[in-house]
Amino acid sequence: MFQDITPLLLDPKAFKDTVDLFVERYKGKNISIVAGIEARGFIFGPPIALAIGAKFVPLRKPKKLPGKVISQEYILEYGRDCLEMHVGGVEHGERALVVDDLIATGGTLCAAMDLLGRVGAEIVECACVIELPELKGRERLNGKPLYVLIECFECCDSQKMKEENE
Ligand SMILES: O=P(O)(O)OC[C@H]1O[C@H](OP(=O)(O)OP(=O)(O)O)[C@H](O)[C@@H]1O
Ligand SMILES: Nc1ncnc2[nH]cnc12
Repeated sequence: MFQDITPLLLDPKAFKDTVDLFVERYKGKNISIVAGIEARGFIFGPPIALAIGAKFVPLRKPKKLPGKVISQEYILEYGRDCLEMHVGGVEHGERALVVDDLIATGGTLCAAMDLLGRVGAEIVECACVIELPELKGRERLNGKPLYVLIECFECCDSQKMKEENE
């Protein structure tokens, strides 16, 4: 039930087509920042950033980025996690796209948008390859637009997977 994007990466045409769909949507939209979420947002974010001529800003799990960072905690399906972003890479008023592989509950994308908002970036959209609509993550995005390529129904979230394996 885990929605694994690694088979997509083994098919160069499918991988390129995936990136190109995002590039077509975002080129010419005056986006200067693509923020990618560790870890799987680091796979799709950089090629999109390069193709649309934007900077790539990594949003990382705690204690991975050297230098001054701001942090944002968030709630996962169970437990908490945290994302960090370098201070200084984003200027007030810059237009940002947030990229990840998948939205489940939406907590991760919310934290990413909070970080960018705290330094004055304008969030244009969030972009993911896969959405798990049953987990209603889209509803947590405070009205910010979300663009996805695939809606995947009847998948388990990790809490359900854990329960089923017990
Ligand atoms: O919408 P949410 O409920 O917040 O879940 C979505 C997040 O979960 C996965 O990452 P994970 O936290 O498993 O980290 P990883 O990419 O480092 O494995 C996925 O890549 C998203 O970043
Ligand atoms: N079902 C799922 N598959 C892959 N990544 C996830 N992150 C949260 N739920 C997930």
